[in-house]
Amino acid sequence: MIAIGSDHAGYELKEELKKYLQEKGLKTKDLGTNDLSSVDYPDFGRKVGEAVINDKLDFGIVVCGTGIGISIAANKVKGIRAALVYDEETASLAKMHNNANVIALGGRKTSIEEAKKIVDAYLSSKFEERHQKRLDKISVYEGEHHE
Ligand SMILES: O=C[C@H](O)[C@H](O)[C@H](O)COP(=O)(O)O
Repeated sequence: MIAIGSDHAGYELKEELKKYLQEKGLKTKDLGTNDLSSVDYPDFGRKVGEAVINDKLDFGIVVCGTGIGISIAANKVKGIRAALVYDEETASLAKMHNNANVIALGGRKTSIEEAKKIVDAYLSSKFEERHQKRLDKISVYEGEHHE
């Protein structure tokens, strides 16, 4: 199950990605927003982050105008490693090196077609265990240990 959420600026891309994931047979949990009216990205970054941790979901996708604000917000949830990804390579590396459990996209910066490729790159990449000790340092710093 993939948690997905956005503010108004990411709403259209969020909807498109949700459809795309469902077409691939993947289950999504949509945490809003549900239309184009102006909302605050921290509320949705937090909701997605908390769903990933508390409901033990596979990962999350967050979208705001740039992807910056909502990634900052998601990263405040303990155990979240949210990565702002802007091409296929950064999406792959976010998984391979950082085991990112949330990826953030910019609805005003990344096209729908590019965003689909970015999500595919993340989905098809595998975490490389040699990086675990670095993630452990982040967990220790955060005050608790996550796998
Ligand atoms: O990092 C923040 C996001 O890009 C927001 O989506 C953006 O700041 C929203 O801007 P506005 O309220 O002007 O639509």
